[in-house]
Amino acid sequence: MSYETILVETRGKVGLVTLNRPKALNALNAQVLADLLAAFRAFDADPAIAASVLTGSEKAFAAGADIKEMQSRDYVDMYVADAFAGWDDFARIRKPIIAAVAGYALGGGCELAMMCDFIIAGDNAKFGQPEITLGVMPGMGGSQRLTRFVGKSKAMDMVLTGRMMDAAEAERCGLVSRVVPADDLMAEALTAASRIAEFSLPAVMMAKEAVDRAYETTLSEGLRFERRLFHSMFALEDQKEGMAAFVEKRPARFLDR
Ligand SMILES: CC(C)=CC(=O)SCCNC(=O)CCNC(=O)[C@H](O)C(C)(C)COP(=O)(O)OP(=O)(O)OC[C@H]1O[C@@H](n2cnc3c(N)ncnc32)[C@H](O)[C@@H]1OP(=O)(O)O
Repeated sequence: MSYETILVETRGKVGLVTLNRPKALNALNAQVLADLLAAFRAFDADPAIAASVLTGSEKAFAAGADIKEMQSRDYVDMYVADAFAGWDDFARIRKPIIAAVAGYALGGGCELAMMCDFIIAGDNAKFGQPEITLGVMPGMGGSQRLTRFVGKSKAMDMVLTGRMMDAAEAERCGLVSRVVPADDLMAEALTAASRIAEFSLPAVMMAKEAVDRAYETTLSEGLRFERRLFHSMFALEDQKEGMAAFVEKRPARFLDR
């Protein structure tokens, strides 16, 4: 299958999606959303794929929602179309997605990276929510997700001043999980995705679901949810295999069952 705005490849059990609107610094328009949803839903449905990596170019992961697409819209257009609601579907992809971010991840670009399960940044990455400079505010989840990632003070700073933070600051404040030299970014991200792909797919998917739940519920509800999922894992063949392999001092051979 070919797409207008992204490139899609597979590397063993890992899917690799590269945003590909270089002239617009990978600005996110309706076609990008449609292409990303189609590609990641196909990975979710493909038993041969266990995890994936989403990346952009060296200069820009994505410089935001497409300002030229939005510019002429009025309130009724945005409200009736429920503009940006489609990105909630991206956040519902069930298999793990690592964002490999080099260059600019601004506005919707930063928001898209935060919708992924974790972010590995090249040392040239720059993150920001500059919507305030355009007379608006974040609209793809930035006011909520950034605040949960970095806390109120830093999120307010980013959203109200529109300033960018570099990769080192993003790592310090917990927005990204690790920073690597930009030249090593793709190798690191693909290695991390391949490592995830070695494990039991249902265990990985349940673990992702449990961590995501922490963002949406109270501690007591989250703990109950975790315990229910954890108990259910004892119905997996992979739990029997993983624990037997440990006891027998051999590598586990997971069946994704
Ligand atoms: C989610 C919601 C509600 C909102 C948003 O995300 S709003 C967008 C937030 N993002 C921004 O405000 C960043 C906009 N871009 C920039 O500030 C700059 O492009 C830059 C700092 C990222 C890079 O500057 P540079 O001078 O290196 O490159 P440019 O000449 O400015 O850009 C190259 C090329 O890309 C087009 N471009 C860049 N960003 C966007 C965008 N978000 N939407 C549409 N098009 C974008 C830019 O216009 C230029 O194309 P042209 O030469 O054809 O004008």
